[in-house]
Amino acid sequence: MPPLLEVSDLECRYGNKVILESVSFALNEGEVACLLGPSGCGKTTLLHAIAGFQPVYRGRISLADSTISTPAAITPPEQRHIGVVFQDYALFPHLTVAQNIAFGLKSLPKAERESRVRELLQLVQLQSFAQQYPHQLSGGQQQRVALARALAPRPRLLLMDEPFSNLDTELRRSLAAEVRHILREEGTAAVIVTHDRSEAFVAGDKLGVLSGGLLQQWDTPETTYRRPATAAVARIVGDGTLLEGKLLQPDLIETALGRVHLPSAIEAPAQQLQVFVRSEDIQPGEHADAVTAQVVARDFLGSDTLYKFRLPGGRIIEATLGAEFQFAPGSEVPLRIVAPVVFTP
Ligand SMILES: Nc1ncnc2c1ncn2[C@@H]1O[C@H](COP(=O)(O)OP(=O)(O)OP(=O)(O)O)[C@@H](O)[C@H]1O
Repeated sequence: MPPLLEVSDLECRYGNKVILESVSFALNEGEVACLLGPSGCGKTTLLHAIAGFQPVYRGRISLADSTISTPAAITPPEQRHIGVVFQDYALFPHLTVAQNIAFGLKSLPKAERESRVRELLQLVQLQSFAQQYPHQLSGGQQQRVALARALAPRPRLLLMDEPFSNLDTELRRSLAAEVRHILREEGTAAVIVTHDRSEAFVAGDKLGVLSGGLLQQWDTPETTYRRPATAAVARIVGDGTLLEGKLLQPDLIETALGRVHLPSAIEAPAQQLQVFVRSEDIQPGEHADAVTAQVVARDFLGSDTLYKFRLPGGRIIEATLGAEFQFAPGSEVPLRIVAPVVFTP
């Protein structure tokens, strides 16, 4: 089956400023993708290009086999059958929850319209709020109404721009999981912009990582976390430290945090490499590959403790250790890397 959404070699500019370059990816029917990246990297610009609000300078966007954007021709947003949910919900304050959801269903006969509204109220679990007004709802409830309103006309694709950013951390994560469930139930494909990696991990079948105007990786969240394509991706999807590495043998690297044995030899080996070490992939304990580091600070986080260690060369690194490890500031601890991510130049 051809992909639902296909973005090919897309370039977007504001004036002469290139915002996105060579962006290509495909989204299948029913898939949810999250776009993750630092502030200003072009996430909203990409979403607006898909929605039809943003012209494209080069490349092509296709939806269900029709080309909807090229530099020469652009299908207007209202003809794309794409739903959009904004950060600020943008509900109509003078309409009830049920009327908000029914807003895009004016062309349907009354009975069908009412049945679709009931179905959506149930899907977002707001049946008892049908006659309330938006100001009588919490932020999370308002966002669920906005989602129901956007899904009501059965769009081919739903775009959500930072949909959870006005909510507190706890609610954000649970709503991200709920939105994924709702989209699955409806079978609606979606692209969700976020700058919160845990939201992206929870909500997305696919994760697109943008940085420096480029789509650095388009993959499942798990693969992106385990095998980041670039050092920029590694930093965006997880906390850690980038260390210089020297290749001693095709499968052995020396770093300031000890030696690292690789599961397989590096092809076309270069002498100098970069090794990204996540804070949870540092293991204390005597070992031939370990170096002795000094505890400079510790912060109790609940189930884990975040330690700052000074390595023999003076570099400070962070390690997240479980409750079985208790080290006092000033003490010396042998440390080694257990799951490195290696980047060749
Ligand atoms: N109308 C505009 N005119 C000129 N430059 C713009 C315009 N809108 C956005 N930009 C620039 O384009 C770049 C990308 O902006 P965009 O809003 O797409 O980023 P973002 O990744 O969504 O950021 P954030 O996470 O902060 O919302 C930024 O450098 C921004 O300053």
